[in-house]
Amino acid sequence: MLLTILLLLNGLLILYVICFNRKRQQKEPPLDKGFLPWLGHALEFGKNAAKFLTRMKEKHGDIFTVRVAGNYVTVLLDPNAFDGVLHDTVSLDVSRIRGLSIQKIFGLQMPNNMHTSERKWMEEQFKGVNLIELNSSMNINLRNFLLNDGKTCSASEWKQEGLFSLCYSLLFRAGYLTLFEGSNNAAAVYKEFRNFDNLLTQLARGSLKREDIDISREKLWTFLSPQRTNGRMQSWKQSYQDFLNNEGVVEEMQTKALLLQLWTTQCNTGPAVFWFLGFLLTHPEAMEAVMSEIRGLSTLTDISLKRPSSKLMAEHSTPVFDSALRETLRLTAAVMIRREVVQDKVLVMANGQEYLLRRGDRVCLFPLLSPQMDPQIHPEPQCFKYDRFLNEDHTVKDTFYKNGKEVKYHTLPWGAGRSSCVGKEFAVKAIKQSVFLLLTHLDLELCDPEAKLPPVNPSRYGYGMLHPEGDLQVRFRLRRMYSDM
Ligand code: HEM
Ligand SMILES: CCCCC[C@H](O)/C=C/[C@@H]1[C@@H](C/C=C\CCCC(=O)O)[C@@H]2C[C@H]1OO2
Repeated sequence: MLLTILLLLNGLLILYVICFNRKRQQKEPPLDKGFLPWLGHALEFGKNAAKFLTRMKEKHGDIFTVRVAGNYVTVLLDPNAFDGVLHDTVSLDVSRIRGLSIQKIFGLQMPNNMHTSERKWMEEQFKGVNLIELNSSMNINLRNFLLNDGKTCSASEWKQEGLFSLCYSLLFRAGYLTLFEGSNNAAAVYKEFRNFDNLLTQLARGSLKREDIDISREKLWTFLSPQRTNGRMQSWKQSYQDFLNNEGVVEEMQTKALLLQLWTTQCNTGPAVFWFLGFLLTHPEAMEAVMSEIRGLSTLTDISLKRPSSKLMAEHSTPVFDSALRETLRLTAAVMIRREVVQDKVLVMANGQEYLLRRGDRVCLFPLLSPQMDPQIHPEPQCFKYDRFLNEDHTVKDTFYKNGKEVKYHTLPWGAGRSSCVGKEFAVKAIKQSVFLLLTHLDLELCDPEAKLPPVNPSRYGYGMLHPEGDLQVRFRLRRMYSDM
């Protein structure tokens, strides 16, 4: 009995030393453990990461280490030091952290080292001929859902809906049909997907019990479970299943991998289209500039806008549109790039100062805060300026400075390095196609002309594109001249 108590006390002492006794060593970043034992800053971080990290930046500067639920996380906010993190594959590792998240959220355990071959496979799927086919199929599906299904909108009556739900539903259904071939159940899958997407951030942070997401996950697994369809063409989903079979992944894991890919490929474009249109609708000068560029395209090719084709946008440069999209993503793309320190490392800041990163800690970049919202790089960073990425001669503006020094990474909506977005070209095309269709084929207006964009849902920081808290009500109808096309 005495021995048990002694062992218990000993265990508690070791735990105390591990959890509470960490001291900042020479050359290490400022250390902020927070007051709560073990949890540290976890609650504040989870509630609103952007607000918490802004407070820490004001207190400590561009690099600091915080304790979050037992982990020590070094946050780096100096974009000119990002290369030291993004290109270091020796001292920093992405696979274990990614693997843990994937297991926690998707119940998925992939064979070791599969991420490299999977990424290579994905890159092939989203380039060249494959990409052309996907773009074309996406365009057809967007048109069918928006213009021809008679449900999304009609020419005879105005419909009222939240813009977020309109955009997410349209982009999801068309994207799902394009990649997963789920023609007749797209609406049902979308409904369940939104439910899952809403619970996902809570599960990731550990503020939701697994059972609370189980039902939703199981429904989606049923929708996605691997099947052979007899379509003429091999769909993206079928090719992915072939890839998984070759890698020796068993069927149960294949279904879980399909849900991960459904989320990865569908969770960002709908919200991006929402913010893009939301900014245009609430900034008339930006809307006028984008519409005038679209009108210009039709005169360029002698095609009347009566018969517009999204090919127009694909074939001609659209610098105003592109700048407005970059500006949208600067304000609303909020991924966190995380790595695990697998061996001690020296990190060099832009001013030459060196910091020591400890093995076992984590490193985190949060590009939304810096560079994207850094007032020294982007003046008045909270304002939507559609022409921020446009030079006077209408070429792309891609040089930005901080303290007189050019900033290499001035926005990072697509991530960077080994885990960056492989679907970027497909996503940009899908956003262009859908915005073009919505602006040229619909009468689309705010229900309340004075309405402002809703605030951001603070629980989404770190999980890709932000979501609004609430929605922006719009009314829309099909323009008569297109209703019979
Ligand atoms: C606005 C739209 C999108 C944005 C802003 C976006 C952004 C990102 C970011 C930031 C990452 C990297 C996250 C990290 O570092 O862990 C990522 C990864 C990824 N994205 Fe996208 N994405 C978008 C749309 C898409 C689309 C449409 C697809 C495919 C159809 C896609 C496919 C992927 C894949 C497969 C990965 C994982 C890459 C890997 O794990 O190596 N994304 N995306
Ligand atoms: C939940 C981890 C899945 C990662 C899959 C893929 O590599 C990344 C996809 C990104 C995803 C980024 C958002 C959150 C990642 C959380 C990672 C973590 O907890 O370590 C989202 C879809 C793609 O862009 O935005």
